[in-house]
Amino acid sequence: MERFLLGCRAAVQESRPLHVVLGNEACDLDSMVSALTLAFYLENTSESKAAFVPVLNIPHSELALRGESVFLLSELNIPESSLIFRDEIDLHALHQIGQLTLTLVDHHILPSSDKSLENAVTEVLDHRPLEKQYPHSCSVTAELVGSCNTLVTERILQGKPEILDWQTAALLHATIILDCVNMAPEAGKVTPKDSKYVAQLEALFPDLSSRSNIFESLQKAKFDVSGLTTEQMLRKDLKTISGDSTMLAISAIYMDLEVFLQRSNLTAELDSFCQAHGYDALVAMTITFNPHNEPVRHLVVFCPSVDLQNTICEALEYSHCPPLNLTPAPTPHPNLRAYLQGNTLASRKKVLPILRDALWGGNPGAMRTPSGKPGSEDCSQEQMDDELDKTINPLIPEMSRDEEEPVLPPTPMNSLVDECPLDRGLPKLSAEAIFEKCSQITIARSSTSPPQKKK
Ligand SMILES: Nc1ncnc2c1ncn2[C@@H]1O[C@H](COP(=O)(O)OP(=O)(O)OP(=O)(O)OP(=O)(O)O)[C@@H](O)[C@H]1O
Ligand SMILES: [Mn+2]
Ligand SMILES: [Mn+2]
Repeated sequence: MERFLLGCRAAVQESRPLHVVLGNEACDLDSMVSALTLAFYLENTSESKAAFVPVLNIPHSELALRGESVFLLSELNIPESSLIFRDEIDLHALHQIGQLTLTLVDHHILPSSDKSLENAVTEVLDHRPLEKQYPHSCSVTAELVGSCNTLVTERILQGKPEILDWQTAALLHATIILDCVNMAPEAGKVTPKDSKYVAQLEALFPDLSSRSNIFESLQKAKFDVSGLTTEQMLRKDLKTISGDSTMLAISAIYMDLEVFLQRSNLTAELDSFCQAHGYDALVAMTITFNPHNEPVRHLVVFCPSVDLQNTICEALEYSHCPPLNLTPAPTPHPNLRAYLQGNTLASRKKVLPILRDALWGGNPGAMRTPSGKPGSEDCSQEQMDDELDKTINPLIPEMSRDEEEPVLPPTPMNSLVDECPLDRGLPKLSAEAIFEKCSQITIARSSTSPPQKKK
């Protein structure tokens, strides 16, 4: 991996066509490692004349805010100087001279500032529900697994396992473990495919560090926000959504709400942060853990415009898909609204589409309900299927997601969720979805029941 990365730096200096593997703008560990490892695989397997280069989608100076990434790179002796950051390569200029093709990993919707790069995208590899269609010429892999690096590991082990060295395997293994919260079902991230590929990496490289060592050290590094200014905390794990003339920032904040709200000059800091970057509103999603080590989540909405603040808050309060179970919490300023989020399984992957759809109807799959109340849209077909899976699978154990996978016990309902989804009755489902699921059950039953004795 290291030799490959040094070669990338050289390739960027030459005037060769470049195929850039680009992570998302939050550049968390999943994005960084999936860009490095997929580019490494493509460089070792593609016939193309292009040089395959991973690009971290943040300025070089911002890597220091991602403690877990800095920690893992140093543990694996990968020098920061061998990486290429967004401010060290001009993708738009390369695109203008026709020297750029792109693979997007761990995201598939480019921020508005990169819209013009869309027609350079030839491949997408992501682990969230698709919210954008790409032309048929673009190869799209979107699978709801816990880590994008599970999909990269699958690609390598199915495509050319012999290229996998210890360093690359250790990057993949550690990232999947962090993303899947040490493979703990109650965290609601891990899927059978994540478990399958972590086990395969461990079988191939038995001297990989233990899962608990990896998880504890990366989690500690990720949550160490000591010494960060408010602005740095907001930038540490930030995503943006924009449409027509509105732009909204969503930051993951690794701190308790109370401590966050007590930060000196908070409202003024949030206001100058939004002004400096042209954000009309900021949603901060805090996460900490109670004495039982269960996540406690709060949502903070900072927005000077009363109308926009109401639209955002209504969308969050009335969301069905999923319900966030919000309870208002006191704040020091009218521009700030805060909530305790009862549904602790709903991370940004779930909240961001609610906001995009409420502000711009941006989720092509979602149907607007007659009430038209923002944020009360039903789920898209895919999300309904996902709800159906979650509802039906625990009732019919043989219906595991991945047929050849061992049937795992159903993920226990998170004890922190106020109510069981079934309390509101089965999700509204189309007849064909139910029919489809029932026929799958019959097939599953016939394949698992003992063959009928010949009479
Ligand atoms: N149940 C949990 N136990 C321990 N740690 C947990 C638990 N749930 C999350 N974490 C830690 O918090 C980080 C952030 O997790 P998240 O808020 O669920 O979001 P995510 O980063 O996994 O995914 P997103 O929904 O934010 O998608 P992206 O926008 O990032 O792609 C976890 O990394 C974990 O350490
Ligand atoms: Mn990810
Ligand atoms: Mn995240």
